[in-house]
Amino acid sequence: MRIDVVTIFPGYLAPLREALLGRAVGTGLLDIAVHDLRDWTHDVHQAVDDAPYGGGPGMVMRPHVWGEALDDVLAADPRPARLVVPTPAGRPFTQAAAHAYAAQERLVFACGRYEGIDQRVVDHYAASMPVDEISIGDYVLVGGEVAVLVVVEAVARLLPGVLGNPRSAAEDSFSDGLLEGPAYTRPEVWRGHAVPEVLRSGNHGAIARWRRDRALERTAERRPDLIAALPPDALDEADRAL
Ligand SMILES: COC(=O)c1cc2cc(CO)sc2[nH]1
Repeated sequence: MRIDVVTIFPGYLAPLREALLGRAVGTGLLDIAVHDLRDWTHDVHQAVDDAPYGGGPGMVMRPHVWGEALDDVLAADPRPARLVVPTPAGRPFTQAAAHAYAAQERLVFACGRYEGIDQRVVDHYAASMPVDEISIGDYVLVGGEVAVLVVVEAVARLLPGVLGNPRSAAEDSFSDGLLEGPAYTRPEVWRGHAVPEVLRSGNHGAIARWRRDRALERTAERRPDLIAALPPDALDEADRAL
């Protein structure tokens, strides 16, 4: 997979070169290119924003700079691409979306700043390619860069070979619609807190049941919306008895 990121703060994307993602880039599983939007400005001030039509606070990112940048970035690789634009007004980014993105050959991220990017940029490219305006949560960041870090990590970890242990991607939170339950490791007792007995019993059936019960309890307590969204056949008799 190839990922391009266009931003006025390329340094914000440096974490993509670290650790797990850094190794994926190094082994060729993932190809990441970060581009400075200001490279496509032609004025001495390298202006990328201007006052909003209709008035209002803040500034809006100018369409012509984005158009030149995205035209060049898209032309640099023949693979079909999906344009992803993080914005507080976007559709929620979910684990399902991460799986859908992981199946793409190429993702191009446009990082907005200020009050966002002139809407005509999204409208223009949407006529010739898939364009997603996405949000990573119900809060507002200062720009799209942090959202890109979140999305790239969520997607890259699903790519075969990126994670050391492929099972963990299949068994992580949300894969069965529930939150992960608590996890423990050595020592057996830490500051007077003992690891739940069942986990040391070697009884795999009881362990699986205990883990399912903890996941259901935690999900019901923290994310009742996920319980409500479960398909009718998702809960068995033992689940319902909880
Ligand atoms: C959860 O927040 C986001 O995903 C988010 C993306 C962007 C882009 C901004 C500048 O246009 S502010 C902002 N917030």
